[in-house]
Amino acid sequence: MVLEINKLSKSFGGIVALKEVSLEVSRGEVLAVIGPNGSGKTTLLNLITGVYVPTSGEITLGGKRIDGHNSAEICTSGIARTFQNIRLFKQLSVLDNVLIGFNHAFKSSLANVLGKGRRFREEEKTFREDAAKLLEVVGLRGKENVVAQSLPYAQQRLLEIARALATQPQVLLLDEPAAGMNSEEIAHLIQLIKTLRQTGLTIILIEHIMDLVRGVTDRVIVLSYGVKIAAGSFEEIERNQEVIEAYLGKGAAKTC
Ligand SMILES: Nc1ncnc2c1ncn2[C@@H]1O[C@H](COP(=O)(O)OP(=O)(O)OP(=O)(O)O)[C@@H](O)[C@H]1O
Repeated sequence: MVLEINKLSKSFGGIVALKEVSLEVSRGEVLAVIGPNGSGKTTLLNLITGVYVPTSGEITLGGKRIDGHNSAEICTSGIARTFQNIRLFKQLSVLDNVLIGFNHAFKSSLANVLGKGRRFREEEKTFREDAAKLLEVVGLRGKENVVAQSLPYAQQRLLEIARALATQPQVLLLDEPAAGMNSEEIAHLIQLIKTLRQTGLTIILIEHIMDLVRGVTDRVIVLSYGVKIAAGSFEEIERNQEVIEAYLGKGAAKTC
């Protein structure tokens, strides 16, 4: 297993946002985490990426405990994410946004960077080439010099993915990547996720748009009020009565 989560809980004062959630994902697997609003999906991502410290439970990446580590350490250990609310350097170019993702990989000394020494220039050239390749992978080739904020919304989401990939993660966490996308853009995203999975990347996806979940996931887990209420294939989840009730409410579920 690449990532294992064991009985993870998080409380905020009296609110239990996540209660003893366990899951595991293997190399090249795409796992979707779904659930109604407020069910704990973002809290789970924030725990995995070190934004929050768990109240209890364990997170291991490649067999090593990472719970309690800070976000920078977790990123360096191989977990990258995109955000529900896009977080780009909006005034910078598309290419520069991806180059920032390579930040941790620069080996030049500070003096070399400031003086733009030979080592720095060589490294920068390699990273520029790698960044251009990543832009090609996500479908943003030719947009290198465009200012990030002038990209259409869906392309800004793709740029976030390219930036996350620049950190060379083993696990990529996507927080509602299809939000605001039309059906053509979702089809492109499905293709991209399939391509990334073939490279061995492990992906955890939080998503409300079921076309995307159906299109790319191997397994789905469902959260409701912070508790994992179901796990299985999309087809199994779709038929699960408890899941239908969690989404629609008990009365509505009976009429389905
Ligand atoms: N920082 C926080 N402080 C207090 N309560 C929080 C905090 N973060 C989340 N919560 C609470 O924890 C619960 C789970 O929230 P969370 O944002 O994880 O749900 P979600 O499934 O991601 O929802 P959505 O689909 O609307 O994004 C909610 O009751 C929320 O109000």
